[in-house]
Amino acid sequence: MGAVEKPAQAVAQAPMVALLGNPNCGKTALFNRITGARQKVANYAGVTIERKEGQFTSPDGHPFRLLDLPGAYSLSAHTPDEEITRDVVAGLRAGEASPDVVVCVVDATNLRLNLRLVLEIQRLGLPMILALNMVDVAKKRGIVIDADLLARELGMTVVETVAVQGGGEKSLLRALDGMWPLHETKARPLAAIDAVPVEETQREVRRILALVSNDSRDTGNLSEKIDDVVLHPVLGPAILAVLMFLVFQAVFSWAAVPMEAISGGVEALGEMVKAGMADGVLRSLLVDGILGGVGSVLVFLPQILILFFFILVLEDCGYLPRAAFLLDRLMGGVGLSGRAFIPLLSSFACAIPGVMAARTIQNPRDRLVTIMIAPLMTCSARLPVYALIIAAFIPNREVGGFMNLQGLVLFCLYFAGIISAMAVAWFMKRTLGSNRQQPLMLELPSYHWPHLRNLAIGLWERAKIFLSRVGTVILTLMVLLWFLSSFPGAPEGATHPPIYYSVAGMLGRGLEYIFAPIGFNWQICIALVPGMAAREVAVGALGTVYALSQTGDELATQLEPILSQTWSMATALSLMAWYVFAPQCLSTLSVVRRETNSIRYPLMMAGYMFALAYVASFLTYRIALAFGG
Ligand SMILES: Nc1nc2c(ncn2[C@@H]2O[C@H](COP(=O)(O)OP(=O)(O)OP(=O)(O)O)[C@@H](O)[C@H]2O)c(=O)[nH]1
Ligand SMILES: [Mg+2]
Repeated sequence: MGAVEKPAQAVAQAPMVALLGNPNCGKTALFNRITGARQKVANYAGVTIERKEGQFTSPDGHPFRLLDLPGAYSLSAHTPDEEITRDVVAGLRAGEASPDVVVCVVDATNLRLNLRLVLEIQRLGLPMILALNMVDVAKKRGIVIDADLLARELGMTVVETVAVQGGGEKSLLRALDGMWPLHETKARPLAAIDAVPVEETQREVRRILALVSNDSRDTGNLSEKIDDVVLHPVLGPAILAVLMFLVFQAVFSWAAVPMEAISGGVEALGEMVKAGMADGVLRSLLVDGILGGVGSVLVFLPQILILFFFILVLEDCGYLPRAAFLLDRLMGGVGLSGRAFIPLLSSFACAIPGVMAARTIQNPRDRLVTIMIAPLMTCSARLPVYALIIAAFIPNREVGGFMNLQGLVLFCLYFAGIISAMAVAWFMKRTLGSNRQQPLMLELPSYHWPHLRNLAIGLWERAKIFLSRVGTVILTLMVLLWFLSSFPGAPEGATHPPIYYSVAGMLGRGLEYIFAPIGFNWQICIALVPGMAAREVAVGALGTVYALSQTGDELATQLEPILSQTWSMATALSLMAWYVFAPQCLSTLSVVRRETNSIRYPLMMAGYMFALAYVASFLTYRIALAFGG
């Protein structure tokens, strides 16, 4: 057992085994099971978009390296992620030989579609093993495959695997041991594949299938029955809307208790520090800077996990591509392909994986538009900001008997992001010149119950990302901000709290000239600046800024009441509008630069988003003021 991405020298000599196969056949699940890694597994095509390396020791004690690759339908790559796979197996990547063994993973319930790639890869002439994965599902559906006969027909070892069950990988490991010692083989050129016409390959697939499988064309199975309802033209969109709505309701109602526990803990800790330390610079740094700042971000962990719990369940049971299918018409209306759905959905976690997932889009223009609008999807770093302002300004009451008003407002904010993304896409498509609408080619995987292990891994990874951000970027920025906000101290006879005269205070007051028209005070302006590095920091920054703005001795770990007393409703709404649009995270811009290979697009992105944010906040603020906010 080993981990992902260990230093390469230690195992450089170990033979390289590459997992290859169609999308969604279980390569990553197998990779995780064998190496103990925790890469993302989900029930739709195009989850893995990069090459990932791990290592393991076989039952006989031989060391191996294992490669997980993006799924591909064929070696004649159509999308940037398929190119990665093709280049790796063909040994076309700089400084990397072709793999020593190719393990071709196929979905046993879908051999008809999967065998074509197997035949193509075989032409590369590399040592090969076929892993008939998902045999558990195949058995349940009454699909019988004669593995021995298949092995004879293909002329390679065939093993049955169940990637999601403990021990389901054993047969594969034994087969790898059986190949030891391995001799270096060079892949034949890709031209060997293109030399054979597709029709001939298809004919061969049909011939083999007829021999080895009972060809149970399982019609009328459960997935199709569910799809009759879920993809129904009227019921389908209604179900999708209700689902989304329920998720946002849950984010608020389920999170209340754990959030109180965390903020209670932070507060108690603050009291302890206050009681145990004399008043002074260090105490202020600990209480106002670290606890006030970091604590106010930490509180949002439960909400983030609840949101992800739902996204993970929907991902793992196979609902996501259905949602893409339902939204394809809508997205087609603005000139986006349904393919853009999954990158855009990933952007709800963070725009960075979203921008990268756009690699699965074949058309370069579609890909670019998707990248450009991905940051408009509400990333999870924005959730703390929204949640804080909502909790402070939106009353927690029922509307219409069943809806929670806070949940409703959150839903609207997410919706505003989506609608504006669609509008921007429409506009960009018009200016870039539109092209022929491409039909959505999306595989609809069978539904299955979410695997607990996948959910647990997903939530754990999310929590880890969040906590490590809190512990690194956020903590650092909070400490830095505390310094900038504390020095130089207040002059003689000062009428304002010391932060007003500090470096940060001066910066905030300078920025206030620009932001006053949209209702931001100097404290908010200070918080906007570190929020550029990571959005959640804005919340922590407000925590610190207001903690230091408190005259008197009260502890300011409770940010909400301070905000509701000092901001007008118009300011609160304006700040939420700002966060729907403003480009606040530099790492997203740098990934856009990398993925588009140009500085032009990140600049364009920052420009259009700032402009949108300013206009939206201005309108929100003025309208709210007019209504007496
Ligand atoms: N029942 C069952 N489910 C499986 C098995 N292997 C994988 N799955 C499920 O199939 C889905 C796809 O698995 P992944 O490992 O993400 O597939 P992948 O081949 O890496 O997909 P891409 O990265 O998109 O190419 C997930 O929901 C897994 O839980 C299996 O042997 N049996
Ligand atoms: Mg994968």
